[in-house]
Amino acid sequence: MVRACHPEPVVAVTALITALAAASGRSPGGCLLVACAVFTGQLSVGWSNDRVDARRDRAAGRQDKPLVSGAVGAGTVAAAAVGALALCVPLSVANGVSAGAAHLAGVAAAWGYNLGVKRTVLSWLPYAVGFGLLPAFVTLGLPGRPWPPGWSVAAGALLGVGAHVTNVLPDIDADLAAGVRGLPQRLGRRRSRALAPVPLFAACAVLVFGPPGPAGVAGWAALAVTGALAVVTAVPAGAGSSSRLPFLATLVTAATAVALLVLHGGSLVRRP
Ligand SMILES: CC(C)=CCC/C(C)=C/CC/C(C)=C/COP(=O)(O)OP(=O)(O)O
Repeated sequence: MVRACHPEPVVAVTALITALAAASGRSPGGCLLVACAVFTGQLSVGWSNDRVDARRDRAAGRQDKPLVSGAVGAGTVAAAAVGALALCVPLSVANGVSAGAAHLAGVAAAWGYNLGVKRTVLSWLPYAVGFGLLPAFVTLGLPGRPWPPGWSVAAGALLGVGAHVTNVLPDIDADLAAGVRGLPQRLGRRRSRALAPVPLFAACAVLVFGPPGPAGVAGWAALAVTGALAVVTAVPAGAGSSSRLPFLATLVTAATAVALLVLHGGSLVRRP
């Protein structure tokens, strides 16, 4: 069951949003509520993804999938997905109705991805919506229910699009064989690999220049490093198609964007 929920994104997204909530000034109890809502939402997204994909994954011989290897039953995964979603609804709304609505809209977008959008040219959109709404989930749960600043929404959406392309990269050939043709699969491995760091670098730029105050040395350093990494991945001659360097460079860029987002968490609300 752990493998079927996509544990890496579940843990990463829960940790990111909880850290953002803490940086924005949410109380420890509020942070716990945020963590529980995001955790159950991501569990439901991960389990439903494996359940919906089970037939295609079996046809593609994906033995890394517990539903294909037989480690877990389809009914159990489906029940877990629905159960996690049923817990996510009240946990989200407990953060406030508007905050809860923002989070649940993101979870609904992710279910939309699982249920079919992932096979269309708009495969990036649920990621942009889900991640773009996360700052709103955090700020609308704060006293006074402030809207998040535009830069945080833009950075979240760009981070989401970058996460999508990065996540799909290693599976492009298997996906194409299984008839899954989202945007990265349509672009192909070479162009997707070059494209992956672009939205992530753009997220870094938005996070350096968007919040109030000067960019600072750390901001310029982050831009210099991620800009250089984006160039490295964009030059195909620089690394053979089997090289892991572009993928690793993209992960470093994503980690930098996440760190910048949490670093600017205190700027999510205007303080007197
Ligand atoms: C609220 C919020 C932050 C939402 C996140 C948005 C979103 C669309 C998440 C999808 C996560 C997921 C299970 C991807 C698996 O993709 P896959 O089926 O392409 O990969 P796989 O073959 O490895 O299962």
